[in-house]
Amino acid sequence: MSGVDGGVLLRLDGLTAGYRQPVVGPLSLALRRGERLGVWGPNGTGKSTLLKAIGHAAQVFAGRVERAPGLRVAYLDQQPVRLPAMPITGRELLRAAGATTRGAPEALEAILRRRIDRLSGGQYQLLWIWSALATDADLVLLDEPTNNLDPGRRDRLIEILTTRHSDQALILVSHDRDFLQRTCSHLLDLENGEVKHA
Ligand SMILES: Nc1ncnc2c1ncn2[C@@H]1O[C@H](COP(=O)(O)OP(=O)(O)OP(=O)(O)O)[C@@H](O)[C@H]1O
Repeated sequence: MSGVDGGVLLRLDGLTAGYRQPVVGPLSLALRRGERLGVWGPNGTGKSTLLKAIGHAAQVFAGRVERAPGLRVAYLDQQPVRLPAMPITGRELLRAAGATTRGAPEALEAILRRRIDRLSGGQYQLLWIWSALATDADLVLLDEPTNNLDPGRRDRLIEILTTRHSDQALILVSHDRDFLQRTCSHLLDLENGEVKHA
């Protein structure tokens, strides 16, 4: 694939994306293994649309999204869908999703033992985040991962994201600038399209 080399997993080259019409871009950036990119911007600036364009779920109007050959991507939607009532535990759900519980943080232990239909919104959110991270994905896209998390769980999530031994690349979308600054190596401000070191 042209243009993607030197450890680059993802390159956006003048990308403009949207639906019936463009809503975000033009954007250019490169993401390497182990890098964590935070995407920040007010409501409606196209943060979720950018993730969707990377995941083939929004239309590309101009420029390109270049992915390393065979790139495996995991995606957490802004509003994870609650599954209907069923008697399976968090651990069983992870297994079904092809995610491992190896290396799971302490904060997840109780959640793994409980039935998923009895989890609170925040507990469910943490489980979904882990189900995206604990896979063999090279690139993980998390849309508003702090949704539903109380301050304590938000701190646990920061810990999880910053202390894991993984060369996965992450793209985190959030309104919480402090969260992004504490977890990311780079920040993309969608108001001006600039990428800076965090
Ligand atoms: N499926 C869709 N079809 C058409 N337009 C859409 C669709 N989804 C989003 N939009 C529009 O695209 C623009 C960007 O939306 P997007 O959800 O990407 O913004 P965002 O920065 O993630 O917003 P928020 O912070 O509110 O989550 C908005 O004007 C929105 O109305």
